Amino acid sequence: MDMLLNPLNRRHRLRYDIPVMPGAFPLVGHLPAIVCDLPRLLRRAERTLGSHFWLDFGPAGHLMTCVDPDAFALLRHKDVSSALIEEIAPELLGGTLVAQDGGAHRQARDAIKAAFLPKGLTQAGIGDLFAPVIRARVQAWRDRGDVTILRETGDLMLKLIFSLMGIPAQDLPGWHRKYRQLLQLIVAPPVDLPGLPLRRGRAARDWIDAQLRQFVRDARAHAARTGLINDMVSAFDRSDDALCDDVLVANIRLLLLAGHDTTASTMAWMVIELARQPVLWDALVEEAQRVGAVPTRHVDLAQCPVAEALFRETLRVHPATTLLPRRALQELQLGQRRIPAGTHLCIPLLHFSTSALLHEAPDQFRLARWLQRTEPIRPVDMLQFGTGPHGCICYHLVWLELVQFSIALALTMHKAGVRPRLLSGVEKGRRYYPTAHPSMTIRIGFS
Ligand code: HEM
Repeated sequence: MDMLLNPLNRRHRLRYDIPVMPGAFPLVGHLPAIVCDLPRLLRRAERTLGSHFWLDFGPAGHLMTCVDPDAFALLRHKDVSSALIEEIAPELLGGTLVAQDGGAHRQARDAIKAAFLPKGLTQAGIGDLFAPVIRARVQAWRDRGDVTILRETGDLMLKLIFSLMGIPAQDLPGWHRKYRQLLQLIVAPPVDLPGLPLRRGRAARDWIDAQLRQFVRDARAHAARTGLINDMVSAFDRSDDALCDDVLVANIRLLLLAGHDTTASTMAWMVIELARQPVLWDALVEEAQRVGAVPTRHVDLAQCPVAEALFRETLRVHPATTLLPRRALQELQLGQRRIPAGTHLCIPLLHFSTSALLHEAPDQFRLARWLQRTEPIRPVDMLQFGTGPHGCICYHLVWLELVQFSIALALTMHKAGVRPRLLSGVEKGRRYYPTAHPSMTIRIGFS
């Protein structure tokens, strides 16, 4: 099938001397191809236009996309701003740290980040909290015999994030409903009428924020309690210029959002890769039997190199965050070109994650590239989490939960004498934007 590009738009145009990718549709631009076929779109653009080109993101406008490896360094550049993220998704990400720069960003991030470092996670007992939830879910898969994998990992992730926030189990159905309505804000047309996604999404956001505000009040009232929300509230209250509760609430909501789709997608891809590559499964089962139990602390993760390599290689081949938007605040040199101040930029993590410049045989899924490496992990080896001031705050949490998940899956299925098997095709139905994920319909059997 050819790409979802507009056959009537073939004219070659330049904006600020940089070529515009042909094939944009009115209103939605290149979004259909970005969402359904991003790797091919980027390859075609690079082949026909070179390393710098404009992609049209429909309502979000044109973003100058650069596949030169120098573009990755922009994430650390002092003259590059994240404020464009708020302009693209004001309803969801407005007022959150992912869209802020400089002092305001640093202050909010500093107050949150300690809770997500290995020490904070261990002190809050997050590994012990997650292990039984993950075990129960994979046991249910074993009993059912087959599952629609992305739906299942999505549900499991919601459960884990909600338990991280201390949301009581009996309240989960209500939260689930509101959370789904909140997600409608991603695609809501800008029409605010009763019953339409924008109105429903905003109402859900207000409901969620009101609950989070109550959590914050409870945390202050019981300051002696431990747990992530308590840790964050006390860190916020200790910060130099006390931050208002609106900032805290918006950022706890950001944690709910940022941690869900990304990790659910990666978890689903891990199962898909284990199902289609029996040697991977055998290596994982051997490791799981050796360690004998689901690890719960960061220090234990060193015992699970195969599960760690599976997590890293799955994210390398199937990065969940594919593109990062930024704005140039000053004129910049990028590769061979000068980029004017004010340019909207797109940094294609997906391209670098699977680039031959960074990885030998980049299209091959090889655990060996992690298992046999002798040097420490560098920022470029974990570029799927971004880098610089906005690099993912939850990298250690994701590492922990994905290793826990792999070991729990291997132990449970092996004990029952079954292994994962792919029951449907993988190529159709993949999505790459706003976050990437495998097809919603892929089924995995355990037999
Ligand atoms: C496989 C899973 C994940 C991937 C691939 C991922 C990827 C990323 C990336 C690429 C960024 C950088 C965004 C930017 O520079 O604009 C980021 C930031 C962030 N992530 Fe993650 N993420 C994952 C899971 C999580 C989880 C589980 C949480 C928390 C529960 C989380 C919370 C955040 C937050 C709060 C930021 C913003 C940090 C800042 O702006 O300072 N992420 N993530």
